[in-house]
Amino acid sequence: SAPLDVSARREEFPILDREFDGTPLVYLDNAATSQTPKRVVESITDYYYEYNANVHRGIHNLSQEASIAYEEAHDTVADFIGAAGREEIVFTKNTTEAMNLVAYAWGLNELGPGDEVVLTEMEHHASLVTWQQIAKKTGAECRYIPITDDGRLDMDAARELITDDTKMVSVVHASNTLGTVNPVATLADIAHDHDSYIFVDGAQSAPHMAVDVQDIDCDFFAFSAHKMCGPTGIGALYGKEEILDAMEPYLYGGDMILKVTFEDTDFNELPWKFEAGTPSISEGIAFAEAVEYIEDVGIDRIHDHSTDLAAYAYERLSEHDDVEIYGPGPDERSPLVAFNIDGLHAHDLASIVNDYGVAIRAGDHCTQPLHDVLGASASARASFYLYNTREEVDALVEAVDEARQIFA
Ligand SMILES: Cc1ncc(COP(=O)(O)O)c(CN[C@@H](CS)C(=O)O)c1O
Repeated sequence: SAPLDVSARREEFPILDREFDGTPLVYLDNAATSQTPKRVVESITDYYYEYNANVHRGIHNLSQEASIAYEEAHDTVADFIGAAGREEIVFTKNTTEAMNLVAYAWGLNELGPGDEVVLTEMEHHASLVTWQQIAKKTGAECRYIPITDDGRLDMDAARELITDDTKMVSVVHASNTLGTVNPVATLADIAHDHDSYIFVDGAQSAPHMAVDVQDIDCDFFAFSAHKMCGPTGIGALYGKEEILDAMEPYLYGGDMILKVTFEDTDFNELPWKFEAGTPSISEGIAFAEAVEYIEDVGIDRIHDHSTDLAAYAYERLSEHDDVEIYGPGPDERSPLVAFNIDGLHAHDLASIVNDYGVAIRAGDHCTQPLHDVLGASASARASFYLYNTREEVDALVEAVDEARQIFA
């Protein structure tokens, strides 16, 4: 298929024309949040200009239009990741909330002393802190699959750590620090061999690669709209229907009910059982618009384009031997490069490259335990998406060279 037409795509993102005192923006912080194309922003304004109303079984026309759009947005998101249908897609605020929903609605009720939750050393705080705290509350234990020297999961250790005491395996699909893409289907097989559930954190995979939750056979999957051209404040929890059906609700209130008496309540059908109160209606509709945009551009085209940029950045940054890049080689990573430069703190590096218009992230990227394993208090990270170019990678490398001169 034809390669991605970057210049045409860039036209769809007005923010990419930003300049700071005449210096063009070079936005390379897409793993933190992506930019938003006009059609996604317009889907929000259209909603508020044309059919803003509260949802779920309204009588009047506006409410019916808003309800249909919001409910069908679940269908669009379900199709995007290969879920059976809307009953397997709960809209949440973000990936973090999706993880908390399962940890509270399932973990708090099902975990107890002697049970184990298996995580990995490369987990984001969204899963690591959540399961760590739920384990403390329930008396369960967390175990961590170690990483190898080149930032992959030690699968031999994984097979040792996942046992019949394991009740949940929670694993990041694509690491937001290492770029490692984990063998989640294999981990799902191992988890299921021990009657454990598996939760795949898809925050950095869904925006960048084709995902089919039925192929992976994960029990839960979560991702956020704002990392894939959608708005903030909306994400999705995928769960197998039979598992969500058996789970307690997470939040109580309106919309998540069918019948309420003073004595008790019958809860609504899926997924509404897990969506209490007035939802983020425009965000949900815009989430679906973002999915359709990604599908129009082509997820495989996006993958090839972004991973090529990451490989190019890896090669160019490696031209100097004072650079340490974390994670696997250039051709085996999701589209980001986290690195450090000898004698130059990541925060200093990021603030200097910012003077050249280059926006990267510096810090722990919400993976502090992983940075402890890496022996780094922080790292700089450049992350790429469909609208970035090789010239922007060159701008990054040149700005890094400037920083090197200043601190050399
Ligand atoms: C692997 C992974 N898992 C969960 C999250 C949380 O996504 P939320 O939409 O914030 O809930 C993120 C978001 N990581 C951002 C903010 S720390 C980054 O700069 O890397 C992630 O990368």
